[in-house]
Amino acid sequence: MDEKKLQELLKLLQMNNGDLSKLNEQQRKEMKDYKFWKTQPVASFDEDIKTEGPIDKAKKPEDIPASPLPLLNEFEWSTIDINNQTELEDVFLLLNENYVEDKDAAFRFNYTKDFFNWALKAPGWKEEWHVGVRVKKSGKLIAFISAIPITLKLRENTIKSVEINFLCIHKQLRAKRLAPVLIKEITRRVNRHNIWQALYTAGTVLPSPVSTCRYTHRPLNWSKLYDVGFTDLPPNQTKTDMLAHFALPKTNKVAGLRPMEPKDIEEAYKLFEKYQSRFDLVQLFTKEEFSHWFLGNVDENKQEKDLEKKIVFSYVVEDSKSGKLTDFFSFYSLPFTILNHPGHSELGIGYLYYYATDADFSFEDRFSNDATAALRKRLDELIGDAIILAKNVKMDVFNALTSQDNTLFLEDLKFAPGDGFLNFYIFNYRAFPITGGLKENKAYDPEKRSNIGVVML
Ligand SMILES: CCCCCCCCCCCCCC(=O)SCCNC(=O)CCNC(=O)[C@H](O)C(C)(C)COP(=O)(O)OP(=O)(O)OC[C@H]1O[C@@H](n2cnc3c(N)ncnc32)[C@H](O)[C@@H]1OP(=O)(O)O
Repeated sequence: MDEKKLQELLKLLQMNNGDLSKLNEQQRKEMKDYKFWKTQPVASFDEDIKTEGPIDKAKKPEDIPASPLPLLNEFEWSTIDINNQTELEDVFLLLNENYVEDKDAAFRFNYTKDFFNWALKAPGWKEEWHVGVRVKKSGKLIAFISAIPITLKLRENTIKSVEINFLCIHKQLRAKRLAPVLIKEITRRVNRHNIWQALYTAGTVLPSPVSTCRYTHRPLNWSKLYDVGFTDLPPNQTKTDMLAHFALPKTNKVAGLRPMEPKDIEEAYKLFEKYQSRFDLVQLFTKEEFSHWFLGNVDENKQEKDLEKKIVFSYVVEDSKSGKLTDFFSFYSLPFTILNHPGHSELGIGYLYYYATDADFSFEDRFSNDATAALRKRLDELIGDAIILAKNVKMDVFNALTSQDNTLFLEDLKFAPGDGFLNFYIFNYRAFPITGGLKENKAYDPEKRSNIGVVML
């Protein structure tokens, strides 16, 4: 690394150190009170990190016990076969009834079988990494945690890793220290495959986030959001004002925009790889993974025809003269169930996923004024069209994080900052902080943007 780059990196890291500790100060406990996490290979808060790399000394899979951790007598481990409809149903029942809910318990995620087939059956998935706990007597599934294999790239280092998601414990069995047992068991099962690092995200502050991003929301169907209590009417505004403010055209603007097809994979993949290389933390996709994540886990003949049931939506922009793909974007659908509302039972939610564009490729410094202006203009157009497409498939709100280059378009496209923050963690790895697209006061940071280039479901 040359001197200039090193200086820039150090400057950036110092600034972010400030950001992260301030951002998470109120929510975190003292290190000694993290009874479980203080025993794990994770960095402690405010640790003075000198070099990046694994925390534990190297181990071999043979050093790891071959059999599962002991559980309380009334429970048993249950590896979930998600190809088995009944077992898959057990998982989505558990999650739909017990996964993340908002503070007032008015909404909860509505995971579907199709969503799980996409999220959990990524190339290289292993049944033994879908870990459940059942009540021995009744067979009821009361806890779940999952891992999928990924290759992470953190700055110069490529890290064979897993992504941990969908940790869930039945509401009636909370605060009984079952989560640490699940986490240790999935660690064991992953370690047996010679993988020692994991990426995970949580709203909760644990030791220690490598980055923190903020959730942002772009209303698409303001009146429904207002009806169900997702959105308030700001003081001095009328409903008519709000509807006018968030109104969207019916048709797309970007010339050459069309749904991504299998024939686009090769070119879209190259464009994507090039765009992603700007970020500090990315997932390196194989072509097979790229195809899975952007075309969905369905064969061509079975592509979902009913757009309102589709899970992942991917679009490319084809230049009419050269026939080249210049841009690509994607979003996915994960609706909320609305609890106890007479008029509405579901809230359609779109999440911005990955995107790529060649808009700033020709500039030497992507942070120069000209490069920033070019990228901002293009992202406004592209994500502006994504929002229209989402609205046209009956989504009511479109969510994005402050990750990637998102802070360039969030304000222009009327995404409002939400209450929620998402912390990014890497297990068994010391890493310098990564910009999350936020200033110290938690406002969007369009100057530094974010160096988080991974999007987790
Ligand atoms: C190399 C391979 C490595 C693989 C593993 C990598 C690590 C993966 C880590 C997991 C990544 C998951 C990514 C996602 O899926 S994030 C989504 C998490 N799920 C939900 O929020 C759904 C609703 N909530 C629940 O189901 C429960 O409240 C959960 C299961 C979250 C905790 O259950 P419960 O409330 O009954 O608590 P407990 O008494 O059993 O346990 C208390 C201990 O657990 C620590 N805790 C609480 N919440 C989380 C959390 N979200 N990540 C990690 N740790 C968490 C907590 O600080 C305390 O430890 P300590 O403070 O004493 O130290």
